[in-house]
Amino acid sequence: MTDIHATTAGENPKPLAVSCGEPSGIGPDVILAAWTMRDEQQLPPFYVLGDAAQLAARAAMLKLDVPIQETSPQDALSYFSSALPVVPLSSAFSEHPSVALPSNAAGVIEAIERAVADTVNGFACGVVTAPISKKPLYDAGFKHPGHTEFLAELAHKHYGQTYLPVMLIAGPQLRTIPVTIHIALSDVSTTLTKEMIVETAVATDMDLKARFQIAQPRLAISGLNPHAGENGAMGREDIEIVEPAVKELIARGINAFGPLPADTMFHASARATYDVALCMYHDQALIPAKALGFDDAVNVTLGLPFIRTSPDHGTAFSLAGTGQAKPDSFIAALKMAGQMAASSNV
Ligand SMILES: NC(=O)C1=CN([C@@H]2O[C@H](COP(=O)(O)OP(=O)(O)OC[C@H]3O[C@@H](n4cnc5c(N)ncnc54)[C@H](O)[C@@H]3O)[C@@H](O)[C@H]2O)C=CC1
Ligand SMILES: NCC(=O)COP(=O)(O)O
Repeated sequence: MTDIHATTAGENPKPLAVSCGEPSGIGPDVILAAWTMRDEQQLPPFYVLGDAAQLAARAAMLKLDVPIQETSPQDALSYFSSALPVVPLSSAFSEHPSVALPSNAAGVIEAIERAVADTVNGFACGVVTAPISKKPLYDAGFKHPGHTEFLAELAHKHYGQTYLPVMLIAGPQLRTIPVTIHIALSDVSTTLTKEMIVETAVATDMDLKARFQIAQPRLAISGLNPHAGENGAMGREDIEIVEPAVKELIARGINAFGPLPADTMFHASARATYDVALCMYHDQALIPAKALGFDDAVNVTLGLPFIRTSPDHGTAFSLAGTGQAKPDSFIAALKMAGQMAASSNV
C-alpha cells in the first residue's frame, strides 16, 4: 500500500480550522493535548472554532499548561506557536465533561459551518472536525446523519453543486470506504445500487489520485453477503448489483476488482493487493479499519471541494476530563489534513 500516512508539516501558509465538536466529550482534551505536542509532532498550525473559557476550564481540569488566545481566522497563525488560537462562536458553551447538553448543540453545529466557511473563503487550508455526539444534535433539529453528509450539504450551499461525500477511514495498514454510510443494517440491501458503488468508486479513484498522489489506485470491492453470495445461494445482490458495478468500473478504466468475500479480504497478504477497500456498509468497512488502527486511523471525507479530516473515534464521554483520552488519532488527522493541503493537485 502506498504510504499516505507519512506526513510533512508546517508547509502550509494557512492554518487548519478545527471545529470543537461535542464540548462535553473528549474533543477538547485531544485538541489541548495536540497543541502541547505541536513541536515534537511537527503539527501543521491550527485554530479552534470553539469557546475559549470552556477550553481553558478543560485545560485546568487536565492540568495542561495551554495559554489560550481568542482571535480571528486571519490572525490565528501568528499566535499558534505561543498559544492555542480560538475563534469564538456566537454563544458560550457550558462546561460539563461527560454530559452532553442540548444547549450546546447550536454551537457545535455553528463550529462546523464556520470551519467550512473559513476554508471556502481562504482563511484556512482545510477542516478538521473533533467528534460530535449525534443524538443531542438530532434532538436539536440537526437533519444530517453525521458530519460526512452535513459537509456535502455545506459544499452545495457554498458552490451550488451536488457532491457525493465518501467516507474514507485511512490507517497506516488499511484504507476502507463504506458505500452506504449511516443507515440501518436492515436498509442496506434495499438502498445499495450499482450506481452508488460506481459513483463512490469514481470519486475515490479521483481523490486518491488528486489528494493522495496514488497514480493508479487499486480498488478492492467487497461483496455484500457471506462469501460474496456463494454464486447466488446466499443472496443475489452480489450478482445483480456488485458484479455489474465492478464491470462498469473496469470498463471506465478504473483498477477495480471484486466482489470479494469480506471475511477474507483484510488479512495482511490480501491488503497488499489494493490501496483501498470499498465495502458495502458501515461496519463492514469500519470494523477492520478500527481493529487494525484505532489509535491512528483518520476519517477523511473524499468527494468534497475542500479538505476534511477527523479522528476515527467518537466522543468517548466517560474519558472526558480524565486525561486518559489518547490524542493520537486527532494528531494523525491534523497531519493528514496538512499533508493533503500541501500536496493536493486540485
Ligand atoms: N467523527 C465523529 O464525530 C464521530 C462521532 N461518534 C459519536 O461518538 C459517540 C460515542 O460513540 P462510540 O461508539 O462510543 O465510540 P467512541 O469512539 O467514542 O468510543 C469507543 C471506545 O473507545 C474508547 N476511546 C475512544 N476514543 C478514545 C481515545 N481518543 N483514547 C482512548 N480511548 C478512546 C472509548 O472510551 C470507548 O471505550 C456517538 O454519539 C457517536 O455517534 C463516533 C465516531 C465518530
Ligand atoms: N463511525 C464514523 C462516524 O460516525 C463518523 O461520521 P462523521 O460524523 O464523520 O460523518
